[in-house]
Amino acid sequence: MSATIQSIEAILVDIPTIRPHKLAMTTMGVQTMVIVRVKDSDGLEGLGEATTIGGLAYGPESPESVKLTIDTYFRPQLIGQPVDAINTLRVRLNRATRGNNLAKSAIETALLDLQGKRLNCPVSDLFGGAVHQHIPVLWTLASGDTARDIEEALGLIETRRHCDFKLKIGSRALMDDVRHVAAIKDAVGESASVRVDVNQAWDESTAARGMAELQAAGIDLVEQPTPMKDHAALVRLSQKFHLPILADEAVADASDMYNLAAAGFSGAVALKIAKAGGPAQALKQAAVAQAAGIGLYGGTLLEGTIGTVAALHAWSTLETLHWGTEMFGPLLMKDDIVDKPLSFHDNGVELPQGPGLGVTLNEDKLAEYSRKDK
Ligand SMILES: O=C(O)C[C@H]1C=CC(=O)O1
Ligand SMILES: [Mn+2]
Repeated sequence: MSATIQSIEAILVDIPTIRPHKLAMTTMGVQTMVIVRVKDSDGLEGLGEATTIGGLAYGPESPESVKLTIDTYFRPQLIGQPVDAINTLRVRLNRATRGNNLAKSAIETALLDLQGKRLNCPVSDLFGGAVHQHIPVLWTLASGDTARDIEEALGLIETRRHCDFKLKIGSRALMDDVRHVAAIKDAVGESASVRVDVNQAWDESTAARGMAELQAAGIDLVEQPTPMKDHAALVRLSQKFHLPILADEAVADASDMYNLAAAGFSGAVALKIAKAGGPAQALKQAAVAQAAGIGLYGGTLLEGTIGTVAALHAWSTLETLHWGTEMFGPLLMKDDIVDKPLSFHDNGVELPQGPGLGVTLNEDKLAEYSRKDK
């Protein structure tokens, strides 16, 4: 008789960012994580995490809605169930609840962490094993000030923490954004890859102009230039320029990936465990992208260490991440709630060793940053 799920706790944790992080749709100064703790009848505990950006500014789930979904709707479906039946539990959750992939991702992560601890193997082994132990990680420049972004980039190149950069644009007038990006590309030089993320802020004609300007400025990739539901625009733009597009908000899971590829999209896709509903679900989406010849990129929703490590265990099993990853979330936060932070060096990060995710909570830090009920 396998162990059963005894308790599920979803904890809101607020940690200030090291600086304001300015995207097209919001500027964030605090990151809120939903930390999930699943305990089984053998006394083992699995950890999961869900984050998003700016409350409801990025997508349809907020940290508070994730907590409510887990407490009110997921818990009754999971308590008492066999803890190692991960696929059966997903089927059960999907039959009883629609959508809410951020919440589902946190639960899947916690169940995978538990499974790894029960089998005494890393989560990546549950996916067939890591092909890579050191994963490339770029940095997002988003202070809102060109000179500050340049200073930040040059410092990170100097310390070899990052050699590639993503710039957040879309909130300025088009040519102001182009000048901002061109100045940074000029400053970091040819050896650094510079990409942009527009976070859906342009309409198709603005995107056509913007992509022509960015292509001329030597930018390598344009992320989600137009609104997420307009797949046809992404297809037309991807066929108009050799500057590749990275689909992000437009593609949450494997079926979105299939639909966008079937519509004729060429380019790349940002895999995110949160959007897909968990690490295993993101790998299914990766398989569809690979079959369609679409490039892979390990995306983040600015998770802390737990969510970031969950994604890294999945990305580590992929032979080729054509565009690397952006798994820098823990570095954007002023503090951490795990005992041993990730090791970022040589323009990437090491995959933690040890059973499950390979991370343990620091209970004092967790208590310090947990949201106090008002
Ligand atoms: O891709 C996004 O829009 C979400 C996230 C990833 C990096 C970042 O700064 O924001
Ligand atoms: Mn994005």
